[in-house]
Amino acid sequence: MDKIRIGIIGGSGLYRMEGLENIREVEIDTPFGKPSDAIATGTIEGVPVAFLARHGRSHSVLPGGIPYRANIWALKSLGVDYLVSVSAVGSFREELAPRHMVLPDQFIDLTRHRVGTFFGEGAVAHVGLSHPVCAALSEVLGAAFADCAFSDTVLHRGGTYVCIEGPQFSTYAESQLYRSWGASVVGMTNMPEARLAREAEIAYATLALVTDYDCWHPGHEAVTAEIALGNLAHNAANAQNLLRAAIRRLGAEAPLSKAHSALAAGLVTRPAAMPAATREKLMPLIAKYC
Ligand SMILES: CSC[C@H]1O[C@H](OP(=O)(O)O)[C@H](O)[C@@H]1O
Ligand SMILES: Nc1ncnc2[nH]cnc12
Repeated sequence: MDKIRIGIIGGSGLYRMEGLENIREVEIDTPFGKPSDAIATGTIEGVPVAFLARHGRSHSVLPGGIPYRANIWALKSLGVDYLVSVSAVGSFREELAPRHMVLPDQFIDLTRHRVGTFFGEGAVAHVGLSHPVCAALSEVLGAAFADCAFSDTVLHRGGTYVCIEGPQFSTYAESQLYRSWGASVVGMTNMPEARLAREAEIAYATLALVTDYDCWHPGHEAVTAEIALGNLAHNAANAQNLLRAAIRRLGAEAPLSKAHSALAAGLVTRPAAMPAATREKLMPLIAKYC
């Protein structure tokens, strides 16, 4: 199969990639289990793309139950080295209003029950995560937003995404706490996704779609799934247009990313010193260091 360099993970409300042509659905079994769903591969204006619905196409997988390692491993095995995550988020700031878009550049990981690494079992790596979002990829998303000239949404660049375990939304006290930290938005899925993408040397950026003001805002009722998905439905067409513009740009520009060499300074155990079974499991990630 041809190398597919661009991957899209669609979150809540974004279960397929519009405009995808020459579609082939691929079921990939990974050493870390099955991905959330079949991956739809195809082309957008001739550019190869892989699309995966994070919660499954029928939205049947909880944030804490997402097979994050299988998802990233499967995308990596197809050749993906740019990954755009589309995610519904609650907002902690008045100016980040429902139906706006945000390009977060930082994460605070408050998840508790998720495996956050591919390594272990005789293989050690410590990749840098100081800048978990690829600035070059995020820049492409920003430029794609400008290409689209939307009249009904606004893009905010930068901000910190707090990742909670869920599946419940936050308490009022938690929401106030995260606001006091200066965080911008909240969601339940971008960690450990971003960590694993970095270990897999995949450039990662999030297109966050604001759906609500969580539960801190005196003028808005506390978030419910119904409110979040209702607002997302209004922004889904814009998100699809933006993604197509970004894919067009990525196909032409393929920007350099530090993420693409994250293991060069991060891989501690030489592949030759790893147990054979571990080396085999990690092969799509470490092949170039073998
Ligand atoms: C349906 S609202 C809560 C749900 O939406 C977000 O998912 P995703 O990041 O995949 O768009 C949030 O993290 C929760 O999983
Ligand atoms: N307020 C919120 N908290 C967590 N995840 C969300 N996804 C959408 N809105 C959210």
